[in-house]
Amino acid sequence: MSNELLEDLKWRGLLYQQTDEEGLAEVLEKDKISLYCGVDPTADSMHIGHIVPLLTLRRFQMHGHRPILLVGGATGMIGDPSGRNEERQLQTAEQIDRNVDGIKVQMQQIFDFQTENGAQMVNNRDWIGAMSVIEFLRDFGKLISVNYMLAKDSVASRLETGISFTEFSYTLIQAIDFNHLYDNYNCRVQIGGSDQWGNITSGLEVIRKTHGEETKAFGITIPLVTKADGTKFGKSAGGSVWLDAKKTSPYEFYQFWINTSDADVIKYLKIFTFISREEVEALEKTVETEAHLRKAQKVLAEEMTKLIHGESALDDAQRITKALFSGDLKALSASEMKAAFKDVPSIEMERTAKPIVDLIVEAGISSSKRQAREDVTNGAISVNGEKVTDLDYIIDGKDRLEDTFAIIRRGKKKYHMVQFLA
Ligand SMILES: N[C@@H](Cc1ccc(O)cc1)C(=O)O
Repeated sequence: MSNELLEDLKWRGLLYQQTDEEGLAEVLEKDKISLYCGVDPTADSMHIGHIVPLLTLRRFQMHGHRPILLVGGATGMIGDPSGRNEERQLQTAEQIDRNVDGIKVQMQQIFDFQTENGAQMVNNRDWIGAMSVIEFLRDFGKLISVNYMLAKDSVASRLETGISFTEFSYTLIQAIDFNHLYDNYNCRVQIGGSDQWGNITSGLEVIRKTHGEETKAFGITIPLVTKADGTKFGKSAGGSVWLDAKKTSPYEFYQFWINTSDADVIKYLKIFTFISREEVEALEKTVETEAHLRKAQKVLAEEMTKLIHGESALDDAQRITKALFSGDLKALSASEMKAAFKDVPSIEMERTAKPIVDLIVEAGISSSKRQAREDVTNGAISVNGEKVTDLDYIIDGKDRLEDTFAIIRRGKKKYHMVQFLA
């Protein structure tokens, strides 16, 4: 049996492992179901790696199914060993509470909660936190053998280097979650990243043991997003690409996507956006015939920035991009300039009125005084977007930005930030 939604997921490259492909197709043809994905509060924000399974959940929602978003207030206290070769550092309960709050807000931005099949948010602290040790060991510990747990990748790969009993137990806790949601939310499917296969199948094992072999629950994992050049996906110069605008500004976020290579852009449009197959295929043609226009990258960056930060943040990001491209910085506010130039070389200086030539030598922008004079007279230097050709030009805080910082450009593209100390 084929199912439109599953076919679409397959075409998008979103299916990695599945427990019972046929069985799931059959269920989805007949019923509207509930399904879940969990995120542990390891930080106060999600990064773009987290959103792939979540966006997949949203694709289910768009087909009438109901997403359950689980925040791991309990599992975050334990630490998932999956995909890690070292024991995790425990976080304090207060930190985890803060992280839970941050992640909830971001989930609210991605999902629709109001409609008939609106998303539901749950925290496993609500049932795991209330469970006694005796209940845990008698009601669930008996269902799963240590041998079974030792065979999980997440455990087997750590037997040499060591794994605490705490992290060893993790898979059983996530299994209890699936069983709990199966019982109380009629949840039939769990989705996760490829490293979650072991935890998802533990859940199916517990559900089978408590409900009988005939129970219809399913697991799906999603492939790790890769880059054609072999480097790790989801990193920019400053590290992870976060959803939190305070950690990764909407401008940087937009830049991250717009810089996607031609070799990756179509794959990412399929994985990350909701644009239709026809549109993706049309964009694929543009990559083949007019790659220099970067139409596919623009659509990707627009869709993603709009989804995570909203329309007006997208407008701002595009305005900054345009201003930088044309070199006309006058359209930008001081805070936009700061965001736009966050990654350019920056130097701190005393705030004393100084001729331009001295300043650019001191800041290391021109290599010598002679070079600096040449640069200025040749029109190679601009301050906050204004070309400066006068050798006697004094930077003295008259310009609107110079009391805190100045953006100095040498040549076409080399930007520097000079931050004036108060
Ligand atoms: N273990 C998952 C998060 C998770 C937690 C609890 C669950 O029930 C499901 C998923 C992860 O680290 O990505």
